Amino acid sequence: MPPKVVIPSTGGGNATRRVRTDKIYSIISNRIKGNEEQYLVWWKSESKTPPLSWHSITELVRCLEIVQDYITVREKTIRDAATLGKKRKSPDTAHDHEPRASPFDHLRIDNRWTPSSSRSQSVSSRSTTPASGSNGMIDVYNGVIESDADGLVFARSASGSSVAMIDVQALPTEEMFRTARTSKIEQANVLIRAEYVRRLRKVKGKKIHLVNVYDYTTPSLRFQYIDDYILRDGVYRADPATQMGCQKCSPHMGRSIGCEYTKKCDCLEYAAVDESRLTTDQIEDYNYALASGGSTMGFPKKFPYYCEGTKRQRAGTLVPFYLDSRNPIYECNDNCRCGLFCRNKNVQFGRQVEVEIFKTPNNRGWGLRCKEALHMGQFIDTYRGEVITDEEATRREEAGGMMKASYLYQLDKHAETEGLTKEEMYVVDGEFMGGPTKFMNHSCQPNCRQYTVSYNKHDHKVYDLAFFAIRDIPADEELTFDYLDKEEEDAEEDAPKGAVPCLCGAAKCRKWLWQ
Ligand SMILES: C[S@@+](CC[C@H](N)C(=O)[O-])C[C@H]1O[C@@H](n2cnc3c(N)ncnc32)[C@H](O)[C@@H]1O
Repeated sequence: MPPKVVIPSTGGGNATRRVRTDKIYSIISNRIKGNEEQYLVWWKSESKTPPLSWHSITELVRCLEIVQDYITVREKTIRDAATLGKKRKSPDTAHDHEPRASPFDHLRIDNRWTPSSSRSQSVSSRSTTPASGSNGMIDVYNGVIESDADGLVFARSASGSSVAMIDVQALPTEEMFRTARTSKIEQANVLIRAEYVRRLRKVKGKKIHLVNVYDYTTPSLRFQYIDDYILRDGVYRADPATQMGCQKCSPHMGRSIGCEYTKKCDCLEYAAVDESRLTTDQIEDYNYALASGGSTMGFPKKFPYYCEGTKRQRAGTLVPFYLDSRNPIYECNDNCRCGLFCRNKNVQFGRQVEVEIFKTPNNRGWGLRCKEALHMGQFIDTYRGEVITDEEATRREEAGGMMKASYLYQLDKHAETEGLTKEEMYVVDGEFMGGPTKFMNHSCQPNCRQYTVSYNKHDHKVYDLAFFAIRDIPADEELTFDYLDKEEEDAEEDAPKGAVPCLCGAAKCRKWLWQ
């Protein structure tokens, strides 16, 4: 006799029972019972014959990540089965993500949905060696999954040779597959969407909306919204003592308030010099400073943002010099003397516009847009994520392939000036933790660009990546940026190795996401 299967109970009546995420190994099937969507839970267990039980979707509201994982694989399997045999790949595959290693791996399911062709050996005579239980018996179910009086489902022990034996490793059965494929998953999709929206409401700053008029999918619940970087092992910011802030400035100096009087502002020491404002006397000193690598403190600097006195809608937007150049933006910080209302503080206050995550119509997954019109130079949001070492980034990239590349941003702005090696530079990984800018897609003719923003001129390794509009953008136009951010290049006719076809639709599309 195989070992008796024990169904864990969370106690209480069915109505109040909630399955706990940390107890589940995976979900392996679904069905409709009465009017109820039910999912077959594979419990975590040391045993080779882990307990299984059917649960209504309402009992699974605390494990919707796992339900979503299951649904994602189920949908992909159904799609793949439908396209099986077709020579051409479905355009959908451009955005299909294989499960990748994530910080949530301890929660990740070993989803057992595979195309049905590989399922034909679901009876116990599978060619692989059957697993043995602790008592040396072969671990099999007899193929009978039954409900008890509480609606919990269990596998009945083998009873007689006439009952087909099922290898537990081969569950779900063919019959379960057939049922699962045709059973509705609407209630689960509604709850998953509601949970995602609930989490969006908790994100700091202006509202983030979610819109999908194409299908029932929701972005992954495994993504965690954060409003600052999370520094992982081996990553350090510069000593806070180096973040002195400007000491000679005051809230009421210069033309307006704060640091527009750029000659004095320490924070702007490394900002680009405004050569048009140099006096004849200064030009020689400036050239000398340039040649010797000396400080340019005391020379007039390019101030990053439009200040008062400009058109109202322009105030606070990035000036053309910074928009067009790759110069870093140095903002003032909390230690500065210029005060809270300094015009050189902008990105640090976070997103000031409502954004909308929406499902794109042409197989680019989710995208981001803004509910209101944006002005050229307007700040949108920063890119957040885990900051990891180069070594860790390589490890994650190797595990994740080319798709992973689109979530990794190397903090290499100061590499050349500071002589940083590749190994010394940090990388931001926004795949599993970050903000809504994670959803910004690539375009070869984008309307946004990513800029370096620093609050500590002495920290060359950790700084913000901030998105600004590079032209006026009407409300509801998708926000995009160039993942390569290179000067214009010719489109390559042949696919480079590992290239992903670009679907941006721009007239000057380079055809591939990575080259
Ligand atoms: C940083 S993510 C952007 C958000 C993504 N659309 C999503 O749903 O999570 C980058 C991924 O989006 C897709 N993508 C972005 N821009 C694309 C484009 N122009 N053409 C095709 N796929 C694109 C690719 O799958 C890429 O790996």
